[in-house]
Amino acid sequence: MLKTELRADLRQRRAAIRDDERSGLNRRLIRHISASSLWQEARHVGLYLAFNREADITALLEQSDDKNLYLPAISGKLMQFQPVTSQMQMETLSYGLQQPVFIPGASQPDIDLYLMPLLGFDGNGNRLGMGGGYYDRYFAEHHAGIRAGIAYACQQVQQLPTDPWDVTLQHIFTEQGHHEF
Ligand SMILES: Nc1nc2c(c(=O)[nH]1)N(C=O)[C@@H](CNc1ccc(C(=O)N[C@@H](CCC(=O)O)C(=O)O)cc1)CN2
Ligand SMILES: Nc1ncnc2c1ncn2[C@@H]1O[C@H](COP(=O)(O)OP(=O)(O)OP(=O)(O)O)[C@@H](O)[C@H]1O
Repeated sequence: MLKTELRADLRQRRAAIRDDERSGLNRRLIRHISASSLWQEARHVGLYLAFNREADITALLEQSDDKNLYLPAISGKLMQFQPVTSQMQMETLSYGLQQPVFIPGASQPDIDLYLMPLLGFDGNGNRLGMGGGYYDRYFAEHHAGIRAGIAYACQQVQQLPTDPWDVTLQHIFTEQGHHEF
């Protein structure tokens, strides 16, 4: 199946989760993340603010006194990570995605763990995003740091089609647990 067809199918799967079920899945997912040595040992963590019914790990922002957290901001084809602080300026993009205001030329932190949103993943660590190519382009420039995908288990497919630029996941967290590829 082509990536565009798969995206439509995977969006539907994610949307089919009932709202009353969703909060329980998010809680289980967060428990698996915070119990992992990956999370406990990380000091600089890039995460995301869920939108469009993505797996929501925003509650981790409250469980990270010992860490520096970073959120992605996009502008044009670029993506950068910015530190989470009480003074950070936020903006909402047209489709409802919240992000820190993009700062051209901002120096980039050395992040040691990335918790990445996705639409789909497979058993080989391939990841399918929304199609913007933002994470793929970002990781083409930033090689350090562990890449972990965050998803509901229903977002797993047998085999994703891959392109040469696709960056693979080293770990995946779902409400069912944690897997290292
Ligand atoms: N929560 C979250 N933050 C994230 C990402 C993500 O996937 N999830 N990104 C990962 O890349 C970046 C934002 N990437 C984006 C990639 C594509 C579109 C996009 O195609 N938007 C459509 C509407 C999408 C929809 O409504 O489903 C549009 O502009 O028309 C938006 C953001 C950075 N922050
Ligand atoms: N390293 C790269 N250099 C140049 N262009 C790239 C690179 N990575 C991805 N792209 C471009 O981004 C577009 C989207 O890629 P793809 O469909 O794999 O996105 P995705 O992985 O679903 O999105 P995202 O990474 O934002 O979650 C591709 O058409 C490709 O041209």
